[in-house]
Amino acid sequence: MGSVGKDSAPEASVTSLRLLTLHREILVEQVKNTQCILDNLRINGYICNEDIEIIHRAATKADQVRKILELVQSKGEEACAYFIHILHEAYDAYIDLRPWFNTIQYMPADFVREIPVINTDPISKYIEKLRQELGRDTQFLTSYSQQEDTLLEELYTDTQMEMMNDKGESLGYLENLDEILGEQGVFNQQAETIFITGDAGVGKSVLLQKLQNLWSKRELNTETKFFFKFRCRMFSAFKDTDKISMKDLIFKYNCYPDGDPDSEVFNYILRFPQTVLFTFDGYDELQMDFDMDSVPEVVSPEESTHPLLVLMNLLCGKLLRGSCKILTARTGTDIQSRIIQKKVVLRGFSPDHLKKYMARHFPMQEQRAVVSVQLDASPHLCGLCSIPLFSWIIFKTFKHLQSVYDNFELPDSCITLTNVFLLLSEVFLGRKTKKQGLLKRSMSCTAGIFKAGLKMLTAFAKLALFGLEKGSFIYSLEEVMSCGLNEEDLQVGFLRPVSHYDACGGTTTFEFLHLTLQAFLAAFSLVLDSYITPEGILRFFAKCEYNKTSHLPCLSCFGRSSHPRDTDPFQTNEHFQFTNLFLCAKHVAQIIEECPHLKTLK
Ligand SMILES: Nc1ncnc2c1ncn2[C@@H]1O[C@H](COP(=O)(O)OP(=O)(O)OP(=O)(O)O)[C@@H](O)[C@H]1O
Repeated sequence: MGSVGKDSAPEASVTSLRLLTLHREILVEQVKNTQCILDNLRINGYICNEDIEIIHRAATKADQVRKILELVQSKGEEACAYFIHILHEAYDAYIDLRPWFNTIQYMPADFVREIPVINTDPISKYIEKLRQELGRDTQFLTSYSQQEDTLLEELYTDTQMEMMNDKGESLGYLENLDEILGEQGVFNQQAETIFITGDAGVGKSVLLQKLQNLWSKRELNTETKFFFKFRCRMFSAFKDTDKISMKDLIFKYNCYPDGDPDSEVFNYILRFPQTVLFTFDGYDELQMDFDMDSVPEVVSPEESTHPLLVLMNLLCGKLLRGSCKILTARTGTDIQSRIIQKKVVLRGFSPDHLKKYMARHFPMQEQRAVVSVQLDASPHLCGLCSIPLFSWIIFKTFKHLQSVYDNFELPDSCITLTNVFLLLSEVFLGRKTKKQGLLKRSMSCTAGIFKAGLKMLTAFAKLALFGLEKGSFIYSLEEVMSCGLNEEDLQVGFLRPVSHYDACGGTTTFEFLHLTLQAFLAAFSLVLDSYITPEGILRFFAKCEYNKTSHLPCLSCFGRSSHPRDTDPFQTNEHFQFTNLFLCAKHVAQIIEECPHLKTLK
């Protein structure tokens, strides 16, 4: 027989049957989902299909619950005990009964514990679906080439996460990822957005990916039940006339609840916003014309408005107040401080992190020692490697080039990003030319590879410049092809497919592996194309005000310090600045002579 309550509890000796009579009112009032109860009672033989039919004939939910209570009570103590157990185990479906369970100090009898409860309520099913989808989407790190996806788990390495207060003073370093969501470093209790910032390639997106992946495996220490991820730039892809409600935005760009005719999932989200976590990646990629102060208020979660307004109202806490938001952006991006609850600055790999990361790339001790010696010999290279993106490129190219040339060594002089991207291009082009057998053995040297791959490189460079000029970083297949590339070229590695949720329609679209690579190739195009005049090149410098200070991570390579600054020297068109800097690295002498305001570069 099931017993409910413990010795000291007021209900200690009360049977389950009696408990249902005593608390009938609260149960009728609080039990909203009858399907989960009926499913479990039927599966375990306490009721039959005919019983279910009768219950379904009741006009209202409350009447259905009354009928179920009568039915299980007529079946005896065991059925009543199991009924209560279902309410207890299907946690989210009967969340309103938690205080009741505390009141009765619920302790299931042993026999009841052994009967399984399948959670068929839409909320639990939706949470499970979210976890599965997020787990699947975040399993791999976008890689070097499309054939070579790497498991996130195999390559992810911690980076330095520094907390800052609102005045930009350091509050120390976070020790683990759970602490991002914790109380440490919170300087504005009214705000709800955790702001993560850092230089290009420092690992902001990968950090979010790791958080999402941990959550999908229930390994993130949080009460969060719903995790919705967005990339900010998808909000710029909507037309001015597009409208969407918060509800549709969440479900359409993550996943839909199945079998939820009464909108239980969304109602739950509205009732318990503190169980929702959003991540918005790349605020710097957002193109918008209005400022946050004048954002029209959208208070209704079902009201349709422009998607950008939904985003802004979420970030401000005007919509779904109480939910947690993590927003990432590159260093220097202007965000209103009143919406920031705490600020974490990513500082890249420490020397110890770099060692761990190296060990993941080079598991063989011998190989690792060779790379280590080369890194130790070149402080510039080491400095560059503190940015995960660049260390990834350097290690990958090193591995590849070492397999091609005997005793390949990384350049030991002051290595620049230009060197790094040239190495990467060499690897990508080498792969294609090798595949086509275009290179004779004697030609498989750097010059030979570039010569054989020039047509393809020129095409990618043209595409990069085309995108930069039109301010778009996502390409359709037609745009890719119009620059002289074919489908096979897509496999080389310069481009990667964009995830399906980027609001760009149904067909596959592409982006460059990284914005800095696109900027490099655009600079390459300007230099390669004999039809582009010096004036054409200078146009790029006019696109943005160059500020004397800069936050670029690679500036040590350009002879500048890389300490963070208060101001954003690049405003919103950082990609142009990257292109300019690549151009400067090659043409600084000529260009400075022709353009007086660039003398500040000296
Ligand atoms: N913690 C990490 N562990 C291992 N690799 C990492 C890590 N962080 C970043 N990387 C590598 O660096 C690359 C760039 O990282 P990511 O895209 O997260 O940078 P980001 O800061 O978001 O850059 P951006 O501001 O340009 O969007 C990743 O594709 C990955 O290869």
